[in-house]
Amino acid sequence: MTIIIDQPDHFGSDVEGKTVPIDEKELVLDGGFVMPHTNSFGHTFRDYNAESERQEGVENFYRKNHIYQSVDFVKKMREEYGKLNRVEMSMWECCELLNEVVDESDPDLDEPQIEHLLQTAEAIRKDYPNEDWLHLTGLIHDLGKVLLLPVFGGLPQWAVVGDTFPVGCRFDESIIHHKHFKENPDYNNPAYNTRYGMYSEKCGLNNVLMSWGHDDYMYLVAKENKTTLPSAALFIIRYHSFYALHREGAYKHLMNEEDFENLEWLHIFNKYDLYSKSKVRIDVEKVKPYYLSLIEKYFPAKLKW
Ligand SMILES: O[C@H]1[C@H](O)[C@@H](O)[C@H](O)[C@@H](O)[C@H]1O
Ligand SMILES: [Fe+2]
Ligand SMILES: [Fe+2]
Repeated sequence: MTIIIDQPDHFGSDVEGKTVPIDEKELVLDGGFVMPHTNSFGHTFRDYNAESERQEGVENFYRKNHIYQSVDFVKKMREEYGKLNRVEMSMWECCELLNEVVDESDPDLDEPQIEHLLQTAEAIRKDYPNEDWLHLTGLIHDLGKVLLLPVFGGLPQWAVVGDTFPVGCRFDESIIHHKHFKENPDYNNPAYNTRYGMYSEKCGLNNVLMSWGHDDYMYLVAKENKTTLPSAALFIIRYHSFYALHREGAYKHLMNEEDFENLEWLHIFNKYDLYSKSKVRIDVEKVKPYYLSLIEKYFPAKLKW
């Protein structure tokens, strides 16, 4: 059953709960979502070189991420976490768990993660009121960050968050802080450091090993728990951090036809994932019934994690 509640409007509330109009001079997308020019720190989005309180931490994060994400590491993690034998809980319980999580890779956001999930989902709902599957995709796309919590093995940040990229073939120059790959064991391995590496032309992203993190984990959770979400939703969840592909256009030689179709939805999704990050708070209790109804439509009541 889908409960219909008021559509979100052009007003938000600030951190103290006051209602504030969203600046109409900002860029307005399709159905009214306002795309701001700068993040809450006053910089353009995804500026990894801007001097800010987050810059140094973010670069340290990527140094480790690029050194340790290798073919062997990814295979080990996929096998281990593919068992889904750690926790049983509902999708909403997981959203609440995410409140404990801080993401050290993100130059644009220092709000609790649940705010980001709801901001993304609500911004999509405003412009695509009929695509309920896309609203739910917004809500759950980052839930894999629970891997940082002790019950999930308390993985380090470099193994959970940040942009993702294929392992087993050359690391593309467009990946942020690319220079740190030089210390990755795969960097000098001739089996893994060519354009195709261990892959072949148009083999399909499904056959490509991605660096391990919240995207691939959440994809496994959704798929193994037999979600009825469409394949575009699974694609978005799995590749939303793959900026080298969806922003820079790298690695297209590995994509098949279905990947190209799904990529169009990922481009749409990305605008909301990135530009909805702000200090404008969503009233969780007000929107919760709507999202619970979507969860009920697309997922079993309890999932294996
Ligand atoms: O810092 C961010 C954040 O961790 C996001 O959740 C992820 O999807 C992005 O790609 C990453 O760069
Ligand atoms: Fe993410
Ligand atoms: Fe996100």
